[in-house]
Amino acid sequence: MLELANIRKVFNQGQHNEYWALKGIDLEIPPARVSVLKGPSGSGKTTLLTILGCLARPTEGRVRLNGEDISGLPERFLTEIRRRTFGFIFQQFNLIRGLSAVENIILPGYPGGTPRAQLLARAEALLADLQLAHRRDAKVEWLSGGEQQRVAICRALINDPEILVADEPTANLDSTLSAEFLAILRRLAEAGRTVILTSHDPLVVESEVVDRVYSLRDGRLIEVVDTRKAWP
Ligand SMILES: Nc1ncnc2c1ncn2[C@@H]1O[C@H](COP(=O)(O)OP(=O)(O)OP(=O)(O)O)[C@@H](O)[C@H]1O
Repeated sequence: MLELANIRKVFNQGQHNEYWALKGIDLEIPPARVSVLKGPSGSGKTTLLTILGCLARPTEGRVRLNGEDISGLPERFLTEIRRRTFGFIFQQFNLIRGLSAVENIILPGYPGGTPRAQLLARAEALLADLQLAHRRDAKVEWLSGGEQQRVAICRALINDPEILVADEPTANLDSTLSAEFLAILRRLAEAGRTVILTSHDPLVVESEVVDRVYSLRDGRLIEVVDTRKAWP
């Protein structure tokens, strides 16, 4: 469970262009669910996602992960928590050209010191799970958009994260690929992973795979709606 209490974030503090991107956010992200942050451009979705994913620190407020207050931890502890707990999927996928699918997938596993053979076995299981086993050795620039996204999902899962974070993940996908991506997220949530996305894509926000939608406007949370019909 991720909890935020009174989160505020300022950019360029004390300068003429000081800007409060988040103005006091309280929220709880439910475990093993798909949550979406939505809102107009500039409302603070990405800023909030970077704080939820421990990629950035709030200016004020508390972040609690499974009951532990992690807001004040030194950077090296935060880096370790990020590596162990979170998987990230970026809008442009951020795959490394010139490397194969499997090499891209195992990259985030190296800092943890897991032996390469073990990482390869894990990557192969993930590739098989996402019907990509046959593309294992293909250089990522040879892959289609949908295949690249599935490689990005495998890479995000290589450290077996509890929480999967994705910023505008369907921005570069057509409707069919977006629907496939959402179905994968549903499966991951049902297997116990917490999924957090930002999106203004109605296909995502209104999708039946989404459990909860947080609406942001001008750096504030204006509405939280549990959208899925059957919350067990
Ligand atoms: N590093 C930064 N320095 C200064 N201002 C920033 C910085 N990052 C974000 N902002 C500002 O904070 C506000 C919120 O940005 P954010 O990227 O979180 O919005 P968003 O809702 O994700 O928008 P979009 O949908 O366009 O991606 C914007 O006005 C943006 O210009």
